[in-house]
Amino acid sequence: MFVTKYYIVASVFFYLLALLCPNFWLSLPLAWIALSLSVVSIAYLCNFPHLFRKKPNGVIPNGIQLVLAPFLIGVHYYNYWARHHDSVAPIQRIDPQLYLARRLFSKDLEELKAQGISSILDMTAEFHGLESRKAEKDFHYFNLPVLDHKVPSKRQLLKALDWMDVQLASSRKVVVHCALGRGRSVFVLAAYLLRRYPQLSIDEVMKKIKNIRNTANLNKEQMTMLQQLHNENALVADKTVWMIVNPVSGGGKWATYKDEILEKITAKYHVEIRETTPDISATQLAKQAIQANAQMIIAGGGDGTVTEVASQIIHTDIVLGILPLGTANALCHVLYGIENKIIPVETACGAILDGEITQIDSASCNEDLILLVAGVGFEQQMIEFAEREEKNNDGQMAYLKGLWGAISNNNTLTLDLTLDGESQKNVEVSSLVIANAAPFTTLLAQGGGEPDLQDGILDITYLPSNESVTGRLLSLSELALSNFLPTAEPMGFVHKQAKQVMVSSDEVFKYVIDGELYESNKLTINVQPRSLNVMVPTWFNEQ
Ligand SMILES: Nc1ncnc2c1ncn2[C@@H]1O[C@H](COP(=O)(O)OP(=O)(O)OP(=O)(O)O)[C@@H](O)[C@H]1O
Repeated sequence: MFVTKYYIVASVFFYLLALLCPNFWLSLPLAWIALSLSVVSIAYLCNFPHLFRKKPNGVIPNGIQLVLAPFLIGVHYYNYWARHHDSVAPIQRIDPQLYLARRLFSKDLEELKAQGISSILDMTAEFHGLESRKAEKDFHYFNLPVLDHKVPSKRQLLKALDWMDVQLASSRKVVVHCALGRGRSVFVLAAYLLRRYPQLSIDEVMKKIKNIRNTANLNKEQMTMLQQLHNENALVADKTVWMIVNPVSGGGKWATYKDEILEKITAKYHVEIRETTPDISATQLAKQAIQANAQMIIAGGGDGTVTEVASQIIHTDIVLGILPLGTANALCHVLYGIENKIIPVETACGAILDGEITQIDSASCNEDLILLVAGVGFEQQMIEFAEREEKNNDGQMAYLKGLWGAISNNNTLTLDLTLDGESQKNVEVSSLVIANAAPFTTLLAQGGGEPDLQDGILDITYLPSNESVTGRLLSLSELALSNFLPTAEPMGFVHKQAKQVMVSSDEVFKYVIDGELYESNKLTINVQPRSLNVMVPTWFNEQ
């Protein structure tokens, strides 16, 4: 290739000059130039851009700069000259969120900000990435080091495209730059446009770029690789996955874990991210995802958000992935096991990326979906106490405080209970929980031990009303111990199983489904066996 030959010839020339030079002190700089050119030639021969050892923050170490100084000074001045004779603007918008540029300097930062650009993809190996410390603070930066006139490996290219996916999905504008914004950056931008608009041909994409930046030009090697990847359909991300996230769940856990999660998930999937707002619910966003043909929807938030998303995809082939970003996330506790408590994000990403699909039961309660439990009495009072602010301040302690408040108050409810259509029973209860799934920590649902979320049956646990606080506490203790020391005849609670449960009262009563509050005077609850596809760790299907 032309550049490689040029560097080899130039290095041989300088070695000869150094050898033939009669003055030792003059031969030294000549040998230095020859050395740096020969090292760069080898890097070109092996396509090894890591020679420059550019760090993820775009900095080239001083030692490398010293050894390669003759080469770096040469390209610096060549670029300086070429920039001053450039016929196009330094930064140009190619697509609504995508820009092409030559190397960026401190003086460009104001324009980047004015254009609303917050992400920089740097394709150079030989120049510092961010020319100012300010840029490091204010911009999302990614370096894909590529030698001038060369191409990256397929793996590296796809990594850069995935990074761009994340930026765009997060509504950020991205500028892709190389030294002059003619070759390497054009190559990556063209690859990205082919991913984003698969209906376009390479010619159409190049035309779109050249219409705006007429200096854009791909050499034969770059064009061949683009053609090959396009023909193999390799530029398109694996699967479209929607991620619906409640940014206020768990006191704002999304903000803390966002980068870590996206880095993991985008390594495998093309992700469309949507955040809920007080006006746009997870239910609405899940409907959009279905319309957009999503094959998997990852729900990030607490159980409320997960249930909203699940309500839209039960009885479909769409798979649910769950990111436990809420306060309690009882469903993840059941699906991911104890690891969910220790390393929740890693465990969830592991299940989503390397796990298996399983089908779990759900239940309908009037018009709404239950994944975990529907409850009245203690469960409802506990959730009502643990409103957003309490959860933000106290985390899971808010639920414990709520439970203690409910136990002390003893608001008894008189309900008619019908199981599987059999004769109605009038019960006076402090707590009634109908469970599809519940980890052992959901104490009020443990009448029959941990409910099985794949058995097609609902577990009903109620605590008959008890006049004294001590009595109510004893009932709870008996429930807590029932998992470990089952007794033939529990005294403080009643446990039943059924496929259909009807609860009614003369008055309107409050109830909760998976942590969300509702009101009615009649509930009809039906189990829906194996109605939801969920990603789980592989051990889940083996147990
Ligand atoms: N952007 C938002 N701002 C305020 N509230 C929101 C927003 N998005 C969703 N919500 C509300 O958040 C509630 C669901 O919260 P979710 O269950 O996901 O989290 P959590 O309450 O922190 O967790 P957990 O259920 O584990 O306690 C719903 O009532 C929904 O209306």
